[in-house]
Amino acid sequence: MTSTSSPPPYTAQPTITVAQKLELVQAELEVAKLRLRKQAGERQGKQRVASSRRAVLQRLVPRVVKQALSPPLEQTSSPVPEIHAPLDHRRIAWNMILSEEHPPSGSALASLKKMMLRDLSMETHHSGKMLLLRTITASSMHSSMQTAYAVEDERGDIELLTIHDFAVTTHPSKAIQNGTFFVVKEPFYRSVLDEDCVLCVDHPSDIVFLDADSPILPDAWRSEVIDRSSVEWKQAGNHALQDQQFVEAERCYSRALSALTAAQADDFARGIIHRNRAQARLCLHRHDGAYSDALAGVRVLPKQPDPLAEIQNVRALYRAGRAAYELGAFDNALSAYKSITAISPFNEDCLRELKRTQSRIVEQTTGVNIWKATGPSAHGTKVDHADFLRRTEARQTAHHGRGLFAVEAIPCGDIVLSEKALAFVPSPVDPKTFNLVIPPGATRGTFGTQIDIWTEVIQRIVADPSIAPKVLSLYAGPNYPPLENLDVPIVDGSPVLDIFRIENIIEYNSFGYGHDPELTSFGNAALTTPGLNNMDGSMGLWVHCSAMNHSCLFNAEHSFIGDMIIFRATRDIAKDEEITTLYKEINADYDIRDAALRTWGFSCDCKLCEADRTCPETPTRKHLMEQTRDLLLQLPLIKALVEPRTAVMMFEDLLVKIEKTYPEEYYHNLPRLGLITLHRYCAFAYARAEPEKSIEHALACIEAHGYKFTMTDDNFEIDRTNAMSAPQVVDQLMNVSRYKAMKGQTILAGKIRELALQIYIIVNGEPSGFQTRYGKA
Ligand SMILES: C[S@@+](CC[C@H](N)C(=O)[O-])C[C@H]1O[C@@H](n2cnc3c(N)ncnc32)[C@H](O)[C@@H]1O
Repeated sequence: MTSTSSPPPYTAQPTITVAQKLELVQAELEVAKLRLRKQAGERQGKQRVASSRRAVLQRLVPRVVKQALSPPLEQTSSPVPEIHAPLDHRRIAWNMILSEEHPPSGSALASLKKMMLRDLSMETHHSGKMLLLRTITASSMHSSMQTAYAVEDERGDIELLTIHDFAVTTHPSKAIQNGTFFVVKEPFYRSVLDEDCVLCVDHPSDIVFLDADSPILPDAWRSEVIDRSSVEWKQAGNHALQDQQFVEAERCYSRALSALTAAQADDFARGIIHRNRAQARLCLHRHDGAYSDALAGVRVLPKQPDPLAEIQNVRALYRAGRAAYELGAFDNALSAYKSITAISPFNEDCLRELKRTQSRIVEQTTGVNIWKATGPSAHGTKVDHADFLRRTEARQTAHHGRGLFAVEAIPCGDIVLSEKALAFVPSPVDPKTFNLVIPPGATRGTFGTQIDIWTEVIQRIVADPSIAPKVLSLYAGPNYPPLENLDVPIVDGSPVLDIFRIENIIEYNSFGYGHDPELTSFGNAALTTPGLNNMDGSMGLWVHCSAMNHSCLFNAEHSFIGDMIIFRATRDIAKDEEITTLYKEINADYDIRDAALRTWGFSCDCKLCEADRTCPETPTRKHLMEQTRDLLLQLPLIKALVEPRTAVMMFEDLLVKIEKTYPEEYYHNLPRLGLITLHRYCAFAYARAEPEKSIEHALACIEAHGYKFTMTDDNFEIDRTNAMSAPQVVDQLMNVSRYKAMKGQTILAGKIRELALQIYIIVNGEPSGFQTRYGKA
C-alpha cells in the first residue's frame, strides 16, 4: 500500500547514523530557532490574545519538537568513530528549552503584585508581578523535558503553563495534581514554535506551591482553614511517615511546629516534632534540614537519670550522624556518634556507623586503597568512600584563571587526589533515547547523560542548599562572571538557583567517560570524551578537581572507579607545581586538537602546542598524517593486493617522511605524536618475522610519546619530563620486556615490566586487569 502524503523527512532514510541524525536535527533546529526569533521579535510587548478553554485543552496534546525516529541506526565508518555503544534501536528525542537564558526571580512573594492572565504581554518578563493560579488538568508531556498543564486564574481565564522538569522534579511531590494552587513569580509569557504563547517556568524557585487553606488564596478557592492543633498535625505526620508518604509527613510536621502555641512550645513537644521531621527529611535526602532538625531534637538531659530523654537523644543524634555523613561532614557525624556512645555504649547501629565514619576520616587524610576497597564490581556505581584532597589546593594562576597546585611533592605514580562525585550518572545500560537541549540563543547543545547530571546537580542543591557554594564557585564560561556571594539565597523557602548558570558549569567542568573497546581490559581506564560521546558515557561533576587546567603535557592522568575520579602523577610533581590533565584525548593533528580545546574557550599554550603552531613543517605533517589515516583505512585492500612486507614498507616510508617534519630545534625533548600510530603498526607487523625490528619500532613508539629511554644490558634510564602515559606505552613496554626475557636478559625484562605496571596503574587508576592482559611475570 502506498501513501499519498509525503513521509516524514527521517523515514526516507533507510538507515542513518547518530552523526547524520544529529546533523538533520541541528539543521531543523536552526530553521526552528530562526522562525521562533522572528515570531518573538514581532510579538514582543503585545497584549496576550485570550484562548478559549477548549483551544487551551487541545493544545495540551504533546506536540513540540520530539522525534521518535523509526529506522534503526547503524554504526558505519562515519566520522564519529568515538561512539562505541551498540546503536541499534536508538532513538533520538530532542527538544529545545524555549526561553533565552534568563535569571530566576529573586523577589519574595510578599513583595510581588498580583496580576491576571488577561494582563499578560507576549515575550515579556513581568517584573514585580505574580500570577496566582490553579491547575485544571493533570500533567501532559509537553516535550521530553517539560510538562504542561492547563491553568486558570481567579477570573476564570485559562492558559497553558509549561514547567521545566527541574522545577517539577525538585518539587517535593514530584507530581503536580489537578487542582494544585501555586504562584508563578515574575511570569514569562513567550512564543513556542507553533504560533502560540505559553506561560513558562524554568527555575525551581519561580513557582511556589500553596496549601489549600493558604491565606493568599482568594476566598472562592480557599478551603476552610484546617483547624488542627499541633498534636493533631504531628499525629497526621506520624501516619504519613508510617505510610512512607515522606513529603506529606514533612509538611504535617512543619504545620505542627507552626501550630505550637506559646504554652506548648516547650522543649519536649518541639523536640519530638523536630526529631520526627528529621526522619522524614532523611528519607527525602534533604540532609541539611534533617541535620538541623535532629540537632534541634536533642534535649538537655536533666541531672537525674531520665531514660526517656536518653532514648530520645540517641534517636536525634543518630539522625544527625546519618545526615552529616551524607553531607560528607564526617567530623560532625563522628561527634554525633561519639555522643551516643556516651549515653549508650553498646548501641550496635551507632557502633557500626561510628566505624564507617572513622574509615572515611582515615581516607580523607591518608587516601584510600581504592581498588582493594571497592573491587571491580564498583564500576558504574556510587562507592562508599571519602575524598582524598589534602595534597592539592586551588590557587590563582597567571593566565588561566584558577588552577590546582600541589601543596607537597608528589612522586610519579602516586595518587594526586581522589574525589567522590557531587553528581554522577552511570552510562545507561540500554541507551534507547537521548535528549538534546539547545536554548535558542546558544550555539551548542546539551546531550544525553549531561542532561541527567544537570538535573541531578539542581536537585541536590535544592535538597541541600549548603552544597551550593561548592558548585557555584566553579567556572561557568564567559557569559557568567564569578559570583560575589556563593551562598544561594533562600526566598519563600526555596533556594534561588539559576538553572542556566548550572548548565554552563556542567558544560565546562564535568567529566564524561565511555569505555573504549581497546581499553576495556584496562579495567577502569577511561577517556575524557566531552561532546557527542557523552550520550553513551558515564558522567559526573567532581568539584575540587574542576579547578584543574588542561595541558597536553599534563602531569596528572585521571581514571574512574565507580563515582570516584582518581588522578595519579605521571611524573614527579614538585611542591607548588601546577597540576594539569588532559581535557580531551590528545590528537596528533594540531588543528583538530585546538578545535576541541576551543570548545572550552581556550587555546593550549603548552610547549608542544607552541611547537606545532610555529613549526613550518606542521602543514606537511598534517598532510602526511592524512595519508597515513587513508592507508590504514584501506589496509585490508592493500594487504590483499601486495605482499605484507611491501605494505609495511609503505608505512615505513611515511614514517621517514613524518620524522623529518619534527625538526629538533622545535621538538627537542617533546613527544612526536604523528609517529605513534605508524610505529605501533610496524611493531605489530614485524612481531613474528623480525622481532628485532618490531622492538625497534616498539621503543620508537614509546619515544614518540616523549619518553627518553636509554638501556644497558641489565638496566635502563628514563627521562619522562614531557612524557605522556598511555595504554600504548604499556603495550609496547611489555613487548620489549618479553623480548628481553626471551633473550635471557631477565633482570632488565623484570625492570621494564615494573615500569609498564607503574604506567598501567597511572592510566588505569589501579592494578587490576594487568595480569589478565599481560600474564604473570
Ligand atoms: C574546568 S575549568 C578549570 C578551572 C578554571 N581555570 C577556573 O578558573 O576555575 C575549565 C576552564 O579553565 C580554562 N582553562 C583550562 N585550561 C586552560 C589552558 N591550558 N589555557 C587557558 N585556559 C585554560 C578555560 O577557560 C576552561 O574553560
